[in-house]
Amino acid sequence: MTENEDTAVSFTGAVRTYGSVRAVDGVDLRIGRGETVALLGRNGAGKSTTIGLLLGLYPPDAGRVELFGTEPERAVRAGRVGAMLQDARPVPRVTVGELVGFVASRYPGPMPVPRALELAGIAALAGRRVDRLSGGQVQRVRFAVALAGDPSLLVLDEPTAALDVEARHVFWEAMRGYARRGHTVVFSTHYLEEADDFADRIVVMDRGRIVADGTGEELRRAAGGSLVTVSLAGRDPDGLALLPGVRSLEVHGDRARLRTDDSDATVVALAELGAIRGLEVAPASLDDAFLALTSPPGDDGPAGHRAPAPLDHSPTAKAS
Ligand SMILES: Nc1ncnc2c1ncn2[C@@H]1O[C@H](COP(=O)(O)OP(=O)(O)OP(=O)(O)O)[C@@H](O)[C@H]1O
Repeated sequence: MTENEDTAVSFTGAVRTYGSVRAVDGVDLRIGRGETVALLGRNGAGKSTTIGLLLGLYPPDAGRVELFGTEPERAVRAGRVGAMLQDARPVPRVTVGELVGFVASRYPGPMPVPRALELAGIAALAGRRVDRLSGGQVQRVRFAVALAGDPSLLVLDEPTAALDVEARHVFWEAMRGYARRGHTVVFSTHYLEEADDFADRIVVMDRGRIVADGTGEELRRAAGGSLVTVSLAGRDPDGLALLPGVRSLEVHGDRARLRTDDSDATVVALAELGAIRGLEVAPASLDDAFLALTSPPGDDGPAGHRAPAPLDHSPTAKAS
């Protein structure tokens, strides 16, 4: 395959501004066919704007965006892309089967309606009116609608935002069925666990930029390998931050929490100080990684003040 045929999504220096806000600020991103990629970021990080660019809803102010080596609009018109956006409302008074059938009829090579309903896990709802379904069922109808054109790329903007745990689980099971067929999935989410569980690769955005790109494991490593917690037992915490491997120190009451790149060296140094009461060593969580990589809310410092996390990322395309 050529580079273009092998690439589902390609952003090169893409910029999208709203007045003085650089919603997408020089994004370079390549997503290979068959990958499932999560866009993760706080509110306002630029995820939805990135998805809008990806779908050709608006052009970049600078840079280039391509899907399958062509303009996004062209790929969307050809039915190669299915999308679930945040605020789409279902059409009232039609049945699930009618709605999915109507959308399928607009595409050149649609997926058979029963197949789309089955993949979305709503075959049993075909005859039900769309406006009388639960939130979780509507979400799966929207998934079936996104599948109607038999797309090779599915783009989902916070697909499970309004769903309870059970409905989320059912939704992702359906999504896995689609991804297993070698298709490409790009979704945005606030849920770190969801990104970790369902994506091959997590792209973390902050203030319109990509600040990390890799597997959940790579992100955890980039944030600092482990957390060593120890009881201070009246000891002055000053100096613990200087121990080998330690990147940062937080003190909560009597507990000191050390983020370290080398937990063995840190623990040995603590032992030499006789400071091992209540010692606990744990791997950094994805939450820790996320907090370390992104700006806290209300932090209005200059964008791009931190360099992207140096992850050794190689795309993990599934066989198609
Ligand atoms: N149409 C618009 N007009 C003005 N500003 C906008 C518009 N769309 C987005 N923005 C701004 O661009 C930035 C990025 O917004 P975007 O919606 O892409 O972020 P997000 O990561 O999707 O956020 P959320 O998780 O809250 O959906 C924000 O500062 C937002 O206020």
